[in-house]
Amino acid sequence: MDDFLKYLTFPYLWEGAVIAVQLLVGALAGGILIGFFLALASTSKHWFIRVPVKTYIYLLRGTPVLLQLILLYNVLPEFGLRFSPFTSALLALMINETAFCAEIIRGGIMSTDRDQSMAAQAFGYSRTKEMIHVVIPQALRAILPTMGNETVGLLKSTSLASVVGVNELTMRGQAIVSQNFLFIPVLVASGGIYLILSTLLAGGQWWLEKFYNLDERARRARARLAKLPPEADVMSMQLPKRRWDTQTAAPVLEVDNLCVEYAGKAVLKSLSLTVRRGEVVVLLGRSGSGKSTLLKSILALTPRSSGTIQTEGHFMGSDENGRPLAARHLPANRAKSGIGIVFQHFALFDHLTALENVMSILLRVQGAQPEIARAKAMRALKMVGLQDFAASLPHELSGGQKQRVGIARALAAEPQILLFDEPTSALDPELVREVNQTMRSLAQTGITMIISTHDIAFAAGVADRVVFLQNGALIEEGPPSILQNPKTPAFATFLEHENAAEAQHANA
Ligand SMILES: Nc1ncnc2c1ncn2[C@@H]1O[C@H](COP(=O)(O)OP(=O)(O)OP(=O)(O)O)[C@@H](O)[C@H]1O
Repeated sequence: MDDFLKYLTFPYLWEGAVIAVQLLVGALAGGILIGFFLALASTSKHWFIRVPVKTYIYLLRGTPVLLQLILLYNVLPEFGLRFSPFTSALLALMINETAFCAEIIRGGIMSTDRDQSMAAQAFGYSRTKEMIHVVIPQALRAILPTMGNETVGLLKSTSLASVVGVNELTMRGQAIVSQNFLFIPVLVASGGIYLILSTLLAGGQWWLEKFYNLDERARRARARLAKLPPEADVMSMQLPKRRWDTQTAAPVLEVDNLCVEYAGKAVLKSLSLTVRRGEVVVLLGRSGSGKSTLLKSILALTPRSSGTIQTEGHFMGSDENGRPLAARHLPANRAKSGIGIVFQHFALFDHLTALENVMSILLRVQGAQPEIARAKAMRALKMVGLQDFAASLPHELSGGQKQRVGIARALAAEPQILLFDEPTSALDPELVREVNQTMRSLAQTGITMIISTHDIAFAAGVADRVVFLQNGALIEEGPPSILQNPKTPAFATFLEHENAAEAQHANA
């Protein structure tokens, strides 16, 4: 026991442990950094990027790190690259780690919700901001446990550096044993030092997992919110104050001859639509008729084959001749559009509180000061009746509350036009009422709205104009009275079918 304790505190062994930690930290940092870019490249849509990266990962994952280390140590000098044993071992461990980290990070990125990425793009987030503020914080929760295992595995792999002469912990233990033959106390003490190091790593992993845990985030958010002064600084929102005569008001959105195809199948066919300031336009149509595609196209979220979309002279997703903008120009193009959107499945950022969700566009796209963003966001939450839920995370809200946060998020950015993509179809009937009520109040303010829905009664109550789509074409449009007197047989059949389904649902 005395020998064991002596070697457990033996400076010579701890100096070896420091070398092992240096190898660990260097290899892990390089592995994560390079692995992150490899993870992105391995999901590239270009095969000439994807295939070489996948091959690299395949080769490194499929061969022993010891072999790689010996190869690197002996091959680099052939090319005139002479490194110390420590640098060679560090390089070999790091290169091996890049492959494993790339796969762990790729798994984390793929586990994040695509709707949330699409929402970030719709709001005008750049790709980098989408990564930093939406994808990575959520991917981290999936990545951390696996990365913790990987780190402990790497700590143990540092012992392989001894084969090229790095005098780290294992090699030092062997050196002592070769002189005093005290196998058990020396080797057990070395093992004890590895255990102490891996316990510290496990502690770090536990802390990080706790830090990124959603309940912990909610607790911190509540504590932060409680510390803030009562919001005397609520901003007045720049919503339109009056209702325009929607028959004569100037157009704010002009969709001209829009054609969209998915895999060669026409989904929108030469669709043209003009929306005037303050108008509430309701899109109706069977499932698959192209309503969502039209709304997404307005925000340049779908590739279009021809046509233009403009909001008061600002062309969305193309130049004035309909030539598509390069992907790198789309975020700024969307950010300038003054168009907000509310999604069918809410697409709230899961890792952010209701308040942070509502602040997100103001902070990340509009570059607002945090205090101003907070005040505007609180104002928007008040408008939808959720000021008391500011510190709640999405998973702590009901479906109806989530959707009202989604509406507040779009409203806080003070859009000229608000798009609603079937905002109530993911909700239970009793929750539909609260969201419909919120939209009705908004319609009274005079904000321009385009709403895709299957709810005919709601359409009749809120619309200035009803637009009926079938198979991607605009078949009929007119005032809400066309819901009682459709002009085309297609619209009449659709209404008959929807009204029958509604009656059946009410009787059920
Ligand atoms: N990403 C996609 N890839 C391929 N096809 C798609 C894609 N998105 C939509 N489509 C197709 O485009 C057509 C129109 O879909 P869209 O979602 O716009 O219809 P919708 O009227 O909004 O339907 P719903 O009322 O069910 O939401 C459908 O045939 C759909 O299968």
